[in-house]
Amino acid sequence: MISLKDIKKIYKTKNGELTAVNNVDLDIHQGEIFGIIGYSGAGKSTMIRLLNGLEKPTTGSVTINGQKISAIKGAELRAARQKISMIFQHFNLLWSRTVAENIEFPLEIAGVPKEERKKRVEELIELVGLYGRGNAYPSQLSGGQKQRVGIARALANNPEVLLCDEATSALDPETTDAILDLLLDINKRLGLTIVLITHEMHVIQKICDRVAVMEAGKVVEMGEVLQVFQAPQQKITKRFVSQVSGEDQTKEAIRELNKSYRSGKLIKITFVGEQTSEPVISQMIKRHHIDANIVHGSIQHTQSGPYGTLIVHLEGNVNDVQAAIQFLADSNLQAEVVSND
Ligand SMILES: Nc1ncnc2c1ncn2[C@@H]1O[C@H](COP(=O)(O)OP(=O)(O)OP(=O)(O)O)[C@@H](O)[C@H]1O
Repeated sequence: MISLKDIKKIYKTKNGELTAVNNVDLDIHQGEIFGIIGYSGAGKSTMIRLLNGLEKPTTGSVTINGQKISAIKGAELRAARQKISMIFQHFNLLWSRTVAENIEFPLEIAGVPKEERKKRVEELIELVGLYGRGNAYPSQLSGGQKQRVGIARALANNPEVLLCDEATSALDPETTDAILDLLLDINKRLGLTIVLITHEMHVIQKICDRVAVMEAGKVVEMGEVLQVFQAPQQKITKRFVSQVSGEDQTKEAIRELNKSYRSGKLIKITFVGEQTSEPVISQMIKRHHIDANIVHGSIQHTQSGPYGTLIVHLEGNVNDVQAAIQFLADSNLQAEVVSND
């Protein structure tokens, strides 16, 4: 669907050349929600401008739905860009126009007849949950409602790709979740391919199928969200994952539990996907005649399933406890002893 081949973008600045995107290869599939995450200056905005044809790569090519966006210009590029829509962190609405008129704007530009425009605007208002707000002005809306207008406007011309530029960064956590749910719903209902850039791992965790991690212009890690959460490879990815994984709380819990439990063993069990540790733990207790107490747990949900951590305290005869730990390892659960001794 979207293919970036060996992209390099070099800006000429007064201090010399600056490589904003460096040797990036990416393939984004039809209908997926693909996230690009990175800290400020990583090259995310440049990537999005390359995707919508606002910037040309210095070398390499950007192809969307078979059309080489990086090689066209003028009217041809303008026509192609109607199929690549975008929503923004600060919504970019026209303040002197009502909600309905904002949504209508791209339809006017595309030359859609008035009657058809009105019908389409009504459909879109309904789709994004703004029923009854058509005559309001942007200044009368909450942040979440403004972004709903942005989304409706972006969908007006039936795009093939929706680009989201930090679309929830200006919103509070609850509104962020409502907007992410709306994007997910639109992706499922319309089969729309969504590419989003963000610096928040929560956004990736909640709606993305795959993620690319960018650092200093390069994609340093890429994969299915669940896989990246389960086994982040790069230091920067581990930092992003720890934003949401509860890992810091788990470490803190282990420290505290080690103070409370002087005997037995503390075991950290990590599980991924639909696999659950509960039957394994009950089997372990039955087979090995030990006491097992779940003393800490955290679970996170991604688009491709849950992952989580349990801390279990095992008490009993030394050999039985040892055999129980072996049983966990043999049961395909990632289990490690986290006791101090
Ligand atoms: N038009 C430009 N001219 C010169 N340098 C630029 C230009 N646009 C971006 N850069 C530089 O390219 C690098 C990548 O910037 P970019 O905006 O793509 O990163 P980002 O990950 O989106 O960060 P942010 O979230 O802060 O915008 C930065 O060093 C930035 O200063």
